[in-house]
Amino acid sequence: MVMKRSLPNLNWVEGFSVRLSQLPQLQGDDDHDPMLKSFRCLLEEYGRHMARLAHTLFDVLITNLGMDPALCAPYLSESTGYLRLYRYPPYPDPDQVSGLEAHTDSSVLSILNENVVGGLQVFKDERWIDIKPVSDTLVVNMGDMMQAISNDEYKSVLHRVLALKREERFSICYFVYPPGDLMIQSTNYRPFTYNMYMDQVREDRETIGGKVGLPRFMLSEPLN
Ligand SMILES: O=C(O)CCC(=O)C(=O)O
Ligand SMILES: [Fe+2]
Repeated sequence: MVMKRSLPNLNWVEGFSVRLSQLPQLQGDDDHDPMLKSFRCLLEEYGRHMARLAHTLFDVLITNLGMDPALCAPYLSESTGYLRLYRYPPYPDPDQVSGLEAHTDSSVLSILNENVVGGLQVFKDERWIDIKPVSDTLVVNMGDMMQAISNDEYKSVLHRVLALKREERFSICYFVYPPGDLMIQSTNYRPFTYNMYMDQVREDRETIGGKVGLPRFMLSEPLN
């Protein structure tokens, strides 16, 4: 008999996050290192494209619901944008670990760019579905804030990344949020700010070991 030991809650991933608004402040610090400087410039340029794309997508998504994009514009604060650069090394026994465990993003929108090895899944109709990677294609996820702003018309998708046995996976993810202190008005949730939301997420992680997310703010009787 072969005994297997599983490694619960182990995300087999490494990388870093960078707040885009902080990058220009690093100008000068990297003068001595041309590679670092060109990397910073590349991140800044990439961030600008992502911010433009997020803005356009947000307007289209809001207009599609018959809501006024001008009224909703403050919900998307491009100054909150950040990039997460991840490397998922291969793992010899991929059933024993996650690349990234199941979660919803707390963002308004998340825009993912991945190499073509697979591993990303979304939960739909009670099962996990592989998102087949297509080269030179971005994947856009709606986040929790989009779900609240859209009164649940758009769903914040539960997703995860599987560990892979042989391939190395890379992703560059852009996330954008509302300003921290802006009240989010929704027919289905009590008014809350993004800061209040994240305080609750942190508290839930500490006390019950995981994120509850939007259900914490749900109204028992939706407003109309
Ligand atoms: O690496 C990916 O493609 C997804 C990453 C992700 O879901 C996240 O960072 O929230
Ligand atoms: Fe995510």
